[in-house]
Amino acid sequence: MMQQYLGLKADHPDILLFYRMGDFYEVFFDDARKANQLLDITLTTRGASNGQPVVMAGVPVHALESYLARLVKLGEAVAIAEQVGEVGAGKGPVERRVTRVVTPGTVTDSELLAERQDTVLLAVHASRARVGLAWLALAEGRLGLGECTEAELPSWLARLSPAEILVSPDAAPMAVRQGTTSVVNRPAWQFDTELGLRKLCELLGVSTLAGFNAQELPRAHAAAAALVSYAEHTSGGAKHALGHVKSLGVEKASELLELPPATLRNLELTQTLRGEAAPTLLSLLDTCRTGMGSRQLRLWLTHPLREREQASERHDAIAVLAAHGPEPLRQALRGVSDVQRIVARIALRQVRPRELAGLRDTLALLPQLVQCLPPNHCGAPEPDELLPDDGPRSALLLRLHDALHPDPRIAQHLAAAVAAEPAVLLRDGGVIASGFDAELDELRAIATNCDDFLVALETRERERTGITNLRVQYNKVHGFYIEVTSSGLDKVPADYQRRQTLKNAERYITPELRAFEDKALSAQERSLSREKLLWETLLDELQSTLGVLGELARALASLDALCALTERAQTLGWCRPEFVNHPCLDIERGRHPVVEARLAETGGGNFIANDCRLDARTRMLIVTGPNMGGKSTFMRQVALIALMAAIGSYVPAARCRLGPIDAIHTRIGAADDLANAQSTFMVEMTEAAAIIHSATDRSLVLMDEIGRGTSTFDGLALAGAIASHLHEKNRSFTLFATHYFELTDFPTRHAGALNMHVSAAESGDQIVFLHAIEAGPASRSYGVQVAKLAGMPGSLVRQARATLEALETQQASGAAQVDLFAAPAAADAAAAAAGPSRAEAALMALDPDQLAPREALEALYRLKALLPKD
Ligand SMILES: Nc1ncnc2c1ncn2[C@@H]1O[C@H](COP(=O)(O)OP(=O)(O)OP(=O)(O)O)[C@@H](O)[C@H]1O
Repeated sequence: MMQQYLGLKADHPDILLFYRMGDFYEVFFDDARKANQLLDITLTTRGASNGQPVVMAGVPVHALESYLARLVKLGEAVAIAEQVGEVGAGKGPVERRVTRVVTPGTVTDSELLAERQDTVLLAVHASRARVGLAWLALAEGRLGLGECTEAELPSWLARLSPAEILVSPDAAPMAVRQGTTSVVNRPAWQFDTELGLRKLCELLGVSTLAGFNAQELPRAHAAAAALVSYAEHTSGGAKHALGHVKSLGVEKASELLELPPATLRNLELTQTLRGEAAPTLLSLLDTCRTGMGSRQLRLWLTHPLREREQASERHDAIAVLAAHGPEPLRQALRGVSDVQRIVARIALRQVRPRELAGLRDTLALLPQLVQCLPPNHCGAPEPDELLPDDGPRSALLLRLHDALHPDPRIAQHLAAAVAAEPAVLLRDGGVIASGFDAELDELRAIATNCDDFLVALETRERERTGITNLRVQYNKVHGFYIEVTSSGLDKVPADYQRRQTLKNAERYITPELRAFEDKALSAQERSLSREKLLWETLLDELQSTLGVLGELARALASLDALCALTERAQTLGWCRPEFVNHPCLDIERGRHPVVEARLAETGGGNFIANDCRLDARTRMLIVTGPNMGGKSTFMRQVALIALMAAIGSYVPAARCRLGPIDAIHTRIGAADDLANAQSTFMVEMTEAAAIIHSATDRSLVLMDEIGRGTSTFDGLALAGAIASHLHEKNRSFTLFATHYFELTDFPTRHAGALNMHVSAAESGDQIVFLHAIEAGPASRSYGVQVAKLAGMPGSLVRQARATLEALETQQASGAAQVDLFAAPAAADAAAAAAGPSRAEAALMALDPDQLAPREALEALYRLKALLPKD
């Protein structure tokens, strides 16, 4: 048995192998130690293998799914070896085979999947400074490709949020290795461009990927080769495993509104800073009725487009739904099953009977659901039909409406085939509806109506033979028989064959009874295998409907997400944003949706709405004011409003006009990255540097208290320089919150900047936060008052206040102001006038593609020598 185990283990060296032994799955050796740590199951030792005691641990068969769920959550993969041979069929242990491999990125069991979040498997292939990506949400049938630079990779990882990443050991980028997602090494040969292209074409049934705009992505094709092989491998090597993947999405970073990882984190879009799911923007938006809707909304939120056409279409749809009232539709959506995942599970042939019943019920519900669409959107108009002008129309809703009409034969077929309330498992029987298959009906009738048949036969035979005491009976040894006592023997017809002779009676069998016997004795068994056959046939037939059902699933998901956004807009009093083509960020009475909801929930008072106006002339606001005044809230709300508009949602404001935006950059708070040995200040500067390098005049930049992680002078000097750079070079829309009062001078010499402050009122030595944003600089910081509010001892507060007064007096009598902002410009100008340095000129003359490694090294020495010596 150990030999058999080790043979199986050799095929799955890197993952846990659960080995079925009776009522347990056992794990051995290192797997047992790992399972003991991860699952806290008891280690035992038994016997010996190669002279060493066998260390083992086990989980009961009935608890398998819950253990798997825990392991998958921890990023572990598990291979499950079942007994497939017959017990006692040959010498040695029963044959076992790995029948299932469960990995974090390829799970499709509904018990192991998060209902409201996709599980994504990603393959990454780096080659010559660029990275190809291919990803698959197996349970949703979503396949995507993309290429980026190594520097952009962290953003892609944050956006795609994979559960498992496949790499070739010699081409794995650092960003993947450093992350926390589980990484699986796959053989280098699997990352092959040609192979990938072929596999993708095969999968999608096309001869070229040009139709998907995916022909020219060689690195992504290489990643896709490994991705598809792995997905097939973990589904038991089944070719049809990806039958539900009917389309391919190509993602281009240049088409997306860029949300760097820091922004995803700081704006708390899908996770709070503490890593919780609520309260976040997504948790506020997501009032979807189905898991599909929630997953769709999450995708919209993490993949906003720069092009505003799609968002406008969603705004149109929300306007129409709002005018009509989304509630009837939302009510109907309650009855909708997770069609998307059911479709995937049909393709994988893992679908459960109740899931098909759910699909059947959903299809039956569609006509009613379509009736709940707003007027003008219930029936597809004929091309030449003139529609009555009874309200606005949404192109998006009309398209969704069209996808809500799958071929009615699918619904009819499922209604006829699947039992009204099928058993949980196929092996229990009672899954196929009665009336669907005559043979199955007969088998079931035999099994359940055995007695009726025998009584009927007895009556019939008595009449036919005239033997009044003839009896039809059954015993275990002889099976069914007709018993005739001695008195009736002379009337026994010729077709009765003697089976047994007793003292006073004879027992017979007839061809009819023999046939019945054959049927009855195996009826139960045969009815189960007939059901199995019918079920498999049904699944075969459904394979051709996966495309249509996939589209239906997408339409239902979008409809649900739109209804949720409509409901939110109505309940929370949001407005439709307006898109314009000139630089503009004009928000009237904007609110922070999540903080506002929290205040409402906790009875913490009203949220104070604030305006924000930025345009071609005013591109920067320097925001000052007391701690706790609401600076961070204000800045975040502006970013959230811009993002919400971009995903097609209404926004928490009285009015909102937005020009084009290509990115939202944020530098907020200070998170130590101790794991990567970076100090608070280092993180702060790295993030700020990334913004300085990438923000454009179409980007929105939030800078919250930059420079506070170092000494006052360093911090002030850096904050001034960064503000200058953003104002002069990046020319981004910038909200710059600071406690450095020196920076309130900035707008006097920078025409594109304005001072704003959050207001507070003082009464005695108390402070009241008014949270209103007003023009002009703040008068003071109130840090000491806030410390008092926070419960600092009175003596400490008094000491701090005295020191503060002394410092202020000292500063008032201090020396002339240093020019915080001019220096860099002067230095730059001088440098520009002098032309390139010798080292720069030599560097420009180099062509790296033409250099042999040795020449490159020599060039490097020459360049070093050209540098100024000091
Ligand atoms: N517009 C508002 N209306 C009502 N309450 C608000 C508003 N803005 C902020 N608040 C409340 O004030 C609290 C503090 O706000 P915030 O963190 O934005 O202050 P801050 O000025 O950035 O403080 P610090 O300088 O200490 O970081 C928030 O948690 C919220 O409860």
